Amino acid sequence: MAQISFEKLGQDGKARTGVIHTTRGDIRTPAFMPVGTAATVKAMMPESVAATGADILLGNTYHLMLRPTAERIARLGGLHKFMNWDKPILTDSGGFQVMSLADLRKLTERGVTFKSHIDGSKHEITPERSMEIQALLGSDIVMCFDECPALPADRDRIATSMELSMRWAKRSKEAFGDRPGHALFGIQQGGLEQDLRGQSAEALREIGFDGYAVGGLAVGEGQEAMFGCLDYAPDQLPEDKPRYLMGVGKPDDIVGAVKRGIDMMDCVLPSRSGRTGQVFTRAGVLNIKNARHADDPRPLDENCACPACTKYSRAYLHHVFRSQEMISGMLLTWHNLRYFQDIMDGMRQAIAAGTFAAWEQDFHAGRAQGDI
Ligand SMILES: CNc1nc2cc3nc(NC)[nH]c3cc2c(=O)[nH]1
Ligand SMILES: [Zn+2]
Repeated sequence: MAQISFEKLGQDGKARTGVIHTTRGDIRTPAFMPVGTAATVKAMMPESVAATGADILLGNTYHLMLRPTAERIARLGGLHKFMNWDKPILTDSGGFQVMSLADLRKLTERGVTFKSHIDGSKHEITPERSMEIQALLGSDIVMCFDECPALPADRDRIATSMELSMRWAKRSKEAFGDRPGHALFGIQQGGLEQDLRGQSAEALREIGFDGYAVGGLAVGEGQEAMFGCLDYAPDQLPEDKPRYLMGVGKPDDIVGAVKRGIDMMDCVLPSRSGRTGQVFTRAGVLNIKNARHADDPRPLDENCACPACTKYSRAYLHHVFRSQEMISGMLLTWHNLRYFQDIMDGMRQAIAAGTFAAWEQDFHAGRAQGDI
């Protein structure tokens, strides 16, 4: 039985739209996944996350294994029950965050050992342990344990890392076993090297996964290099399975990725930046901290239906941000997440109607450069 099924509803150029059917519900694609790092999308109630239009959210293995531990979440009924989110959850496999957050990391063929950034305790993640943690959490979509090399890196380093990740992908698949109703996604590596990316795609196809992620990007290469890689990498992956670009991105990154055949994305940007006062709107980006908003009675974005835009003025949002009131993070996060979901909804409709090019032109036309 297929763990998940991907139903394509339309295509316009390379851009696709469809539905991923899972046992916990449908995911409309292209999909944006809010990041729920420590079993919460920061400053949001789960009901509010659902109200923004999100069909799925992402949980972080690294954070949850350290605190409160995957075993405790399993004892309490799993991550969905624990965080009161009954729709699909995708969990990452931990490797990327170990390399960016933990101390004293040691990487070997077996896996990664490290010291917790919270209390200095020693831990190890291997492909097998990562699969065990994600099974304890009970996520619907599980990610292979991989290694994401920091860019820039020379070709040899990229090749060696990619080959290790492919061996870990095989071990992940073997450890994942056969879990009806749960999907396992492979992660393509290979940096910005088209031939290495092709080798990685072939290795993953050989092992066989329910979906395929484009990994190793959004690590400082810049949008032009990322798009250059996305001009070929998604096409190297099976076209009948979901393609997930990890860690992306700004609104224009997201649009450019969907245009090149990506179906799913995740990024902390809308939630993290909301807490710093950065607001994404149809007209571009603004920072509510700026004094020029102090007397402005207008909404953040007059075309947005979120609570921040329908019930509050920029002046109010400026005030509560400056006063460091909790409602500031709540309203700005809600708005940013809603705006990101509205972009996805707009693209899904445009791809289905065959008007993606016009939609993309309109998307870019409305955006001023710099603060608005
Ligand atoms: C869990 N494995 C895994 N996560 C990732 C998360 C990322 N997040 C970004 N930018 C924010 N790039 C990423 C790449 C990977 C990647 O190559 N592998
Ligand atoms: Zn809004």
